[in-house]
Amino acid sequence: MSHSALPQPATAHRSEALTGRVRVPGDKSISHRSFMFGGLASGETRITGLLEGEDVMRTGEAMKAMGARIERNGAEWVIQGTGNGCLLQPEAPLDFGNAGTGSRLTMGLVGTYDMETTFIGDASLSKRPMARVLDPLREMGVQVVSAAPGDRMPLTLRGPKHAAPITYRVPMPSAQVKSAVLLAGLNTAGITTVLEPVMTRDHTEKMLRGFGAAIEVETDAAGLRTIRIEGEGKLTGQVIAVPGDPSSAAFPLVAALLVPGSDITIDNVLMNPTRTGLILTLQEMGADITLLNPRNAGGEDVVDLRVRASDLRGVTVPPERAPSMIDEYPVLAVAASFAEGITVMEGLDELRVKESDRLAAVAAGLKANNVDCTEGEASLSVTGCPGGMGLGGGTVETHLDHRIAMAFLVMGLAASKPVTVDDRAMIATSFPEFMDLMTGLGAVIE
Ligand SMILES: O=C(O)C1=C[C@@H](OP(=O)(O)O)[C@@H](O)[C@H](O)C1
Ligand SMILES: C=C(OP(=O)(O)O)C(=O)O
Repeated sequence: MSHSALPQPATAHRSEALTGRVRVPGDKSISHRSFMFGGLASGETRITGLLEGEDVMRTGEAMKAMGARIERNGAEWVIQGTGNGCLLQPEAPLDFGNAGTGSRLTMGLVGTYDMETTFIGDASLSKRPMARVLDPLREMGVQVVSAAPGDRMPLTLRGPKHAAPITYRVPMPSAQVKSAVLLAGLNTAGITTVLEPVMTRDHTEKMLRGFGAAIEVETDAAGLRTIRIEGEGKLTGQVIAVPGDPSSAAFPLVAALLVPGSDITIDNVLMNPTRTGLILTLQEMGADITLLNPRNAGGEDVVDLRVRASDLRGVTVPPERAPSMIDEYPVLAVAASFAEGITVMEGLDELRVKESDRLAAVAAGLKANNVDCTEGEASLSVTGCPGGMGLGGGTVETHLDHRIAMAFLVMGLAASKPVTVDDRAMIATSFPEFMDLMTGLGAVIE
């Protein structure tokens, strides 16, 4: 799991038509939560389709360090949970590697336990803001024993004897913050309430209900969501089939749109409405994407996506759509680089605090590959070059960010000159099969 000090560059070359039928790995958000809630529940949880990426494996290790038993048995992951309220104090720091979701949700999960827990991570994670989770936890009585300047990791939490339930209005659109407060509420007597003015992915709410938590959601006329969770309830182990990750599907999908003559199908992709902003945007740009076999699997909408190469045109992506495609902007910016006209993306504040400053990293990568773009405080506009003539030829700095690496490798498949990324190693955090899957479709990446 450790990354060698030596970077591993990769170069993508203009490719012939991509064809084939593929499955992408399981959804990262659901996979993290499956390990966490399974590890916390009473009894057995069985998971198929889990994303076996490094981020999720770190969450599994953390749950094991706090008493859960987690084993892979063929295609299934089998968990014997500790029972809500019964997590054990870990003997060593919990190392979350590159994972924002794993670390922030776990801070909520353990924060209200009467124990001490230390969180560490890689250079990228150690730069990311944790105050957004620590602030509500402090209100609940959690003590931040130590933290790096600016409330960053490494940090140590000490839980109170009796945590206080709070009502917390989430100040930025973040499913991680919402989830951390709800999970802290699981081990807090009384009702913890989260007010969410802008809806973000709802996997925590849906899955906690599935595990038997007493959780209620109301949405008012203005769209404000009120989520109430009653603490100290019983969670019971579940059987979970994790659908394919739309945020991973985004890469072969955009590649197939851009490489002339392509026609691919991506099977079993999650279509939760809080995750479909990229598909909507690409369809507005003229993308030929067909949603086949719509079905419901374990409470989630799932489809097979047929994608054919398309001539795209620039659009303006409204800021309110950002939460439903927050991880997809790097690859959307690549699609926009090949569209007729200008694509404007707004409301991108949160991109600045991901694995890298994604707004800056994308703009720098586009410029290095001759794409005309303008980076604003929280916006990006890209002037496309249909056919990709003159695009490429640059090396992109990935800043320990898997999505920057994958997005620019996609660019290289359609640009007239190759595109190099300085390090492919982080791709394994969310999509270990990426290289094999892409080359299997006909992509030339070395
Ligand atoms: O809750 C989650 O599973 C996630 C929430 C999002 O982060 P924010 O909550 O920081 O927006 C997203 O970027 C991340 O990949 C996964
Ligand atoms: C932002 C992401 O993940 P995390 O916050 O979990 O590191 C991502 O996967 O794009």
